[in-house]
Amino acid sequence: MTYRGTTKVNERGFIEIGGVSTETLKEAYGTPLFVYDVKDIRDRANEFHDAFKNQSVSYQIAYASKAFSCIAMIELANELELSLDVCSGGELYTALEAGFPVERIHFHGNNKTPDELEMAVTHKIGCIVVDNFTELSWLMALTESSKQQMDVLIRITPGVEAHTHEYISTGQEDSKFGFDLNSAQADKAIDMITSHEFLTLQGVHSHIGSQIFRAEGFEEAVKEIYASIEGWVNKFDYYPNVLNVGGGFGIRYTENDEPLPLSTYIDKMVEAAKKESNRLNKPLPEFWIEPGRALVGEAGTTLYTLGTRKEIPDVRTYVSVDGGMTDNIRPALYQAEYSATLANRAHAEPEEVVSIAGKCCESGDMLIWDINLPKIEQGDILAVFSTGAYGYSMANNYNRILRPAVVFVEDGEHECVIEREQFEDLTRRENRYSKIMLPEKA
Ligand SMILES: Cc1ncc(COP(=O)(O)O)c(C=O)c1O
Ligand SMILES: N[C@@H](CCCC[NH3+])C(=O)O
Repeated sequence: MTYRGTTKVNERGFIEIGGVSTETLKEAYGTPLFVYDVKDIRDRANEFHDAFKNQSVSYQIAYASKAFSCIAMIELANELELSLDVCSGGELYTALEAGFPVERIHFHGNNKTPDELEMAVTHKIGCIVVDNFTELSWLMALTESSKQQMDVLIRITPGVEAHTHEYISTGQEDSKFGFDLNSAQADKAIDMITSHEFLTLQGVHSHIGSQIFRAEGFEEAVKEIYASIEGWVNKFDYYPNVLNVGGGFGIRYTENDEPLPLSTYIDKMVEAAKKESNRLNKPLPEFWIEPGRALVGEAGTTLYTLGTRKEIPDVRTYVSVDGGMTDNIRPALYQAEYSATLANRAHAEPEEVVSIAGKCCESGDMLIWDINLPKIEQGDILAVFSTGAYGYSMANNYNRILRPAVVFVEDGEHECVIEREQFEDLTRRENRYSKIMLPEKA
């Protein structure tokens, strides 16, 4: 197996990440445990920066914090000179708590509530990516009553089908996100915003989907957006300052995934945009992207302890871990596939094919089907790779299972950035119901 980033096998046969052995991590924090290789996140951010610098364009890389948000991660994003995409009051709150510079925060979402919009306006964040007419009318009223200026982008659906799971594909016409191009909704929105006293239309946004391995979809989206821009130039004399093409850059979950170098996506998109701008005899707008998975996905590894075993002769052997769809719902939701290794005997030869089950009361709670592993013993540590995006952030308490701890590792050191949930956390916000009348004890 080829390991990612700083992950390697140490002299005792244990997987180590960031110079810290998984043996140490299990002892210090228990399992399940999310481990982030911080250097890998730094390297990925720098790869994006370098790609843009090579193209000599003005740009912003907004980390899509939905992929994994917590104070430490947001602080790291700030240190790495990223901007930040938030898409709920909770993500915005976390960014504010982390002290992220408000002017680099961009607010997304197909149903931002009036309260969330007010929060964004009050904190004077960088921009709001307006998604629909309802939101636009709320935002207009809000900025009028507070007499506050707000920069906006409009999100459009370019009608491009990304080749990915349909649940994570968003650029197609039939989508809940953004203004439709074909029915001239985007034109109407532009007209409304550009003629509004307190809103400034900085540009246009599109996001075609997630876990995309081909640059063509992005190039196609750029062309579609420019076809619309041409119309806006002619109709309203409007040309955007900002072109935001969203995120969605694919990563390696298993050996079957072959992601493109990040620079390939950037080069292709920027070149397509340069060509289109030249065609219209206009300057290239500032180029924005919003990667989530590509920044943090492969940096994350989940450590589990292997527990029970069920052998069904001539059918399958199930081995269960102490987590499952509560810390990684992606296999159940998108049939996502992962690779894994026995972290405490990483050099041992594969000997048996087993399927890794979670501990929830759901047959669909499977993490990996039919994986070849060394002979498993109870108590072995299983390391599941590339769990850094949409793992912890989609974690839940089904079956009242506790959310794992999250640890950052770097240069041989480890720090807990999210504590493991405790049983008390489960009932902390609960009240007894006052109308309960317990039967008298005999
Ligand atoms: C608007 C928007 N931007 C950025 C992202 C980040 O996507 P990814 O994590 O695939 O880069 C998403 C999620 O798909 C999104 O909906
Ligand atoms: N949560 C999804 C991606 C959706 C991204 C947000 N639009 C995943 O795990 O792949």
